[in-house]
Amino acid sequence: MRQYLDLCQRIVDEGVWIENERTGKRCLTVINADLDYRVDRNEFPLITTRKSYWKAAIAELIGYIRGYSSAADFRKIGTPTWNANANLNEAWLANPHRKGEDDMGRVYGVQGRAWAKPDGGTIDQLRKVVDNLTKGIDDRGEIISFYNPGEFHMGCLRPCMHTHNFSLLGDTLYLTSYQRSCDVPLGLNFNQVQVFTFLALMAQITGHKAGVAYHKIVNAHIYEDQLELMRDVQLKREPFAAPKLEINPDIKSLEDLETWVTMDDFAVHGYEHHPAIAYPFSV
Ligand SMILES: Nc1nc(=O)c2c([nH]1)NC[C@@H]1CN(c3ccc(C(=O)N[C@@H](CCC(=O)O)C(=O)O)cc3)CN21
Ligand SMILES: O=c1ccn([C@H]2C[C@H](O)[C@@H](COP(=O)(O)O)O2)c(=O)[nH]1
Repeated sequence: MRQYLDLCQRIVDEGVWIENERTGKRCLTVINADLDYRVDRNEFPLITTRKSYWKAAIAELIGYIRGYSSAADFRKIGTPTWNANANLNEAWLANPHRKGEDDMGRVYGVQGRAWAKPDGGTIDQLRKVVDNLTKGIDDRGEIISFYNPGEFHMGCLRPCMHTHNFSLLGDTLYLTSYQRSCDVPLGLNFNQVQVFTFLALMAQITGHKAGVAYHKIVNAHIYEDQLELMRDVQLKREPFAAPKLEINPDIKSLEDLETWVTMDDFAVHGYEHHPAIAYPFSV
């Protein structure tokens, strides 16, 4: 939690104002941030200086794991977070590749589970990583990448957290996740939960201990209409201790995650937090 607040404070103190053409807003921006999460100690990196909607964040992750491409599927498992990008962005609405209401196109999980090969067929990146890790293999390329420039024009948004690289050291699993662009008040709140939970889940289904998750961010920003709430409200609050994440131990395979898992299979214990803050969202 302290590292999150330090990043927010650093943006407020040292950030540079950058015009963003896509959203038409200015962002206070810094370059490079390194965060790490102690999954081994179950220190769940949930923001405590405001109410955090952790179930929606985990629902997003499960949707990526399942390869969802529709905001309706994300809603069904518990998160409204893709509604705006699928249905309110002018450029995407006018895009001939959009297949109607709620379609997100070939983003995130679609690339993770069905990366199109130029010579036909698809690659299931996640399946390969799960199979190798289950056998105790780390070929130094246990990478799931959502970043496919050849298909950017077929999706509503380029992936922000775009690469997840798993590593095995003995019987301990590590994760390094890369993010190119980070909406610190809204997105990071979710992304921290996702990086932590992804490592915890992958360790559980491949039969390893979870180690540390490393989260590397390039462009970290606060939108102009979020700054006051961050500077004058959230940053004035004292954080509480990290809560714990409990995952249903019956989740034992990728198939379990693909088929029956719901948000009821996750619980958070000891979550003490300050009141909610409704940050503006930029489409
Ligand atoms: N500008 C922007 N920021 C993002 O963080 C972001 C995008 N766009 N587009 C793609 C996804 C969607 N994500 C989102 C979208 C909405 C919320 C959001 O509104 N969160 C609220 C309430 C969530 C709820 O009610 O479940 C929050 O207070 O955290 C968070 C992340 C993260 N990503
Ligand atoms: O998981 C996510 C997804 C998105 N974001 C934020 C980062 C940016 O503010 C926007 C994406 O805009 P681009 O113009 O494509 O960079 O969404 C996030 O923080 N986390």
